[in-house]
Amino acid sequence: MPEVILELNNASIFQRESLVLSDINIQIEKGEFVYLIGKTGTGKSSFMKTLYGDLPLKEGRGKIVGMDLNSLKEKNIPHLRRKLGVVFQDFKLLNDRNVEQNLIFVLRATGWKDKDKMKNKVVEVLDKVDMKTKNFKFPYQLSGGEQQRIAIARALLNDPELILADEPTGNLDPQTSVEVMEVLQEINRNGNTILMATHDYALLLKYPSKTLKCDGQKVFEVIQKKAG
Ligand SMILES: Nc1ncnc2c1ncn2[C@@H]1O[C@H](COP(=O)(O)OP(=O)(O)OP(=O)(O)O)[C@@H](O)[C@H]1O
Repeated sequence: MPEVILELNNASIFQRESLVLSDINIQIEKGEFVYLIGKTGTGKSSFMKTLYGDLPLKEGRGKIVGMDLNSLKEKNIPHLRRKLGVVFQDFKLLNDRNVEQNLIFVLRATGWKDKDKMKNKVVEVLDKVDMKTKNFKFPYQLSGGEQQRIAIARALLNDPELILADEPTGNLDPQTSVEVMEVLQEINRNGNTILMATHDYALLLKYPSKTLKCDGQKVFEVIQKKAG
């Protein structure tokens, strides 16, 4: 039996009192790479926010990385976030410290203490995104694509069971988007489960994979037609 990493049953997503998506029934299994697509304003970010505990799941049932979204309390959110790796469109790196310090900051905040172990972990994740030589650079000394790779490395620090990437290529030009996508594909090939929200259809065509679509307040799986 494949391991289910995310499951929503009859779930509805709200922004305050307004309904964004209703009656969602989806499953994501370990090792999958899943896209979440949809026009702007259809609810991709709201969907992602519900998954990482930024919005409460008020209706329906949800289970993610073994945690129940329905009974999620404020105090459990850090625990949930440690089991997830979240990547944002705007990278969200700390500009007042270099790459290594950005990563160590997250390790410390998530309970790491041993200096050697932290250093080793930083090297390990930077290697995964091919940025091992950039550990002393400050974010503003890096290109957008490089910054996003660091953000992906940061998401990998606590060996997440699921990576949630919300428009990770949204601020990047097409060539750089492909480079970042290659990194995500490689991470997925190494066993990481990834849910990626995007409106970049060129990437979907180049890297076809299971696709969920937000449209008309619903989320449904779309079957990509094979070319030819
Ligand atoms: N903080 C908020 N408070 C109230 N309503 C919001 C908030 N954020 C988003 N919304 C509304 O929720 C709906 C879904 O927005 P959301 O940002 O989830 O869509 P999206 O598909 O991610 O769009 P985009 O691709 O532009 O990021 C929109 O109607 C939006 O106006």
